[in-house]
Amino acid sequence: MNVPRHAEQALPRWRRAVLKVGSSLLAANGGGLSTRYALGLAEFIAASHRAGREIVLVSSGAVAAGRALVRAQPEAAHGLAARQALAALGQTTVVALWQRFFDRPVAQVLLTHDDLRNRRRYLNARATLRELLALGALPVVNENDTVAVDELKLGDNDNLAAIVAALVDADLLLIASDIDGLYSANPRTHADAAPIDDVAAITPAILAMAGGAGSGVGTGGMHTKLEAATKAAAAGVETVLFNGTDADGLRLLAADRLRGTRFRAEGTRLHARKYWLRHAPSAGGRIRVDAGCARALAGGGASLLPGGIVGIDGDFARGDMVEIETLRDETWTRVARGISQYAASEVRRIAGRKSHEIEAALGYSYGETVVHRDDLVCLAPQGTAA
Ligand SMILES: Nc1ncnc2c1ncn2[C@@H]1O[C@H](COP(=O)(O)OP(=O)(O)O)[C@@H](O)[C@H]1O
Ligand SMILES: N[C@@H](CCC(=O)OP(=O)(O)O)C(=O)O
Repeated sequence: MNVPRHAEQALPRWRRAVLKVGSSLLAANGGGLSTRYALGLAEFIAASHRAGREIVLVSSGAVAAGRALVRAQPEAAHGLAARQALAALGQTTVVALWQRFFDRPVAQVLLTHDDLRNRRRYLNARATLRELLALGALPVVNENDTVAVDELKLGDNDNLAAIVAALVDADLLLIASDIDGLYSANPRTHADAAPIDDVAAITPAILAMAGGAGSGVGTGGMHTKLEAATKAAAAGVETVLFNGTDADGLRLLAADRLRGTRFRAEGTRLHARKYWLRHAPSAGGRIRVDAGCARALAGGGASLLPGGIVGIDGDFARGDMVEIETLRDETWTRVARGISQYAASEVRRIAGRKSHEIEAALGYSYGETVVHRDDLVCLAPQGTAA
């Protein structure tokens, strides 16, 4: 492959990133997992940690590792159940591979699409990942291939990484592959392919550039990377695509320089989240708050605590969108909306209490806030979005 290289450019500023590492890097020789490229990536992660940054690693490689473990039984490698068994066999190798590079603990997080569509499990996954980062651990995420059938599947780890980036509110999605970045066509089959350094928007013309996987072990090729970048952009997260086999490129990356492709976001993360919060369908439940609480919410930056709640109306589950109302001129008036950490029956039991009393009242706690400020949007007095 003899095509021009991407130009060097500044990496967008970031503090928390999701780094996706594909099978093409971890099982580059087509066999089991190797440290050959993982080492350079681990050095980049360690340098990021030293700089006070946080990384969630989305690592593929379970199927390739499992296949190497049962090499003597090639017939075991075909069909969906066989693939799932290979992933289960190989997943311990994936986590062990990463753990050997770090003093800090490595945590295994396996997710399916279903987990992220279900509001309760979405909140649980988010809380767990945030907690792992707060503990200084390195979360290593992969698709839960054991239970992933078509309707549950995210399909590939590029898309999973984009969803995780939105889930953990990352500043940046870093996709490491076995190629420098996006080209105008697959450079393995088109000698005249030109490097694309900066993508302002993923248009049909950009999508048409993508071909399939280059290696026998990679699954998505460029197509799923563009899908992932599209998802991340809609959530206000920029994506960069770079070559994980290029040791110099990885050192550059640690110095905030990129030789690869940068995909711009559609707006800021805050804007994307607030837009979603304003427009996401509500379950029809209402939480009623006193005037002091309503003022605190309107001031911005406050979470809804149980102490300010005076009542609820309707039913909702943990993770549902709820309307937040206060009494104005003897009418319950909507002042905000957001995602409730507690179900209606639970809010009823903790309303008016102090946050530290939640555990005693319920016997468990999902945290001190009923609606966290990150999940809350205030509305203008007349009910139009502020
Ligand atoms: N337009 C393109 N630009 C760059 N790479 C492309 C393009 N179209 C297809 N590819 C292929 O995508 C491959 C990377 O995807 P894949 O093999 O699935 O890797 P991973 O395991 O990292 O997800 C590259 O090796 C390349 O052959
Ligand atoms: N969950 C699978 C990975 C699927 C996948 O997306 O692979 P890749 O395209 O190499 O990132 C595994 O660990 O083998």
